[in-house]
Amino acid sequence: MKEKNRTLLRAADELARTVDALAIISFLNKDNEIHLETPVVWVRDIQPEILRDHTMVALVDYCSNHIIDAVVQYKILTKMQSGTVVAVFPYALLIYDIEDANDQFNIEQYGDIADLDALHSVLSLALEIAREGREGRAIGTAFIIGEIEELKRWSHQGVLNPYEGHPESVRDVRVKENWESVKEFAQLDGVFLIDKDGIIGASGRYLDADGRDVQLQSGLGGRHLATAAITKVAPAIGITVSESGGVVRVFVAGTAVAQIRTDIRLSV
Ligand SMILES: Nc1ncnc2c1ncn2[C@@H]1O[C@H](COP(=O)(O)OP(=O)(O)OP(=O)(O)O)[C@@H](O)[C@H]1O
Repeated sequence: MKEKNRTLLRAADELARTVDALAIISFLNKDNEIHLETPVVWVRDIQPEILRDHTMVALVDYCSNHIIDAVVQYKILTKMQSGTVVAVFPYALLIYDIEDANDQFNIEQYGDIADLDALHSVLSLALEIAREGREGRAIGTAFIIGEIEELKRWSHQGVLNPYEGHPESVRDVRVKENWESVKEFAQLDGVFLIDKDGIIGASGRYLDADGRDVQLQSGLGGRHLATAAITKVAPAIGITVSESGGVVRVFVAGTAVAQIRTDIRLSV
């Protein structure tokens, strides 16, 4: 198995160099000893071996779905917007243009609502929270990004705001050192309000926007409804982490514009 995988990875490396790919996205077991010229992103936590007895059609279907899910995360984590990657599966090599994942989700579209760096940071942080949880248990939360005073009009403080009175430097979500405290406060009831530049205004905030005419996929509850609702009444982006299921969703203008699986994990 190891030798077969290495043959595939070497072939992927050659192909990647031919098409000038940004990276190889590998769905094979991580191999720390192989040295390739192209950077490799290892995707963990899926089980492609379950495909062994499937038909060619099922295999292609599986590979294309997984590459889209992986590329959506790859773009969030690397901030790459265009270029080619080569995906390696146990039975297939695939050349994929990362712009093709834009149909799924394209963060660049929302640069008028918030700073793109801030959006990238909040999404990366949301993915981490969804994957890691806290002290062994899953946590759910939401981040609402927009004009703070406007967002405050549609929400109220549920618990004391832990960010009150702190300097911007410790409230900046673009600074990774600040993520630890966000993860801590994500365990509180309520959501985070973040300004357009990525400065956290409040957490523990309860959303009051009326969700009655918001259409949501069935199974989603109060947190998702309230997040969708505030993005309908205010120019804002809502990013939810679901406690039940670990999915990260992005809401704009009252609808879910992206649904990101977090059982696929990338080590970039
Ligand atoms: N309007 C709201 N504003 C802020 N937080 C809310 C609001 N409604 C619910 N929540 C929070 O979401 C938590 C989960 O509620 P619920 O299960 O109804 O939501 P959900 O959308 O199904 O989310 P999850 O998938 O994370 O369970 C509640 O315990 C509460 O902390």
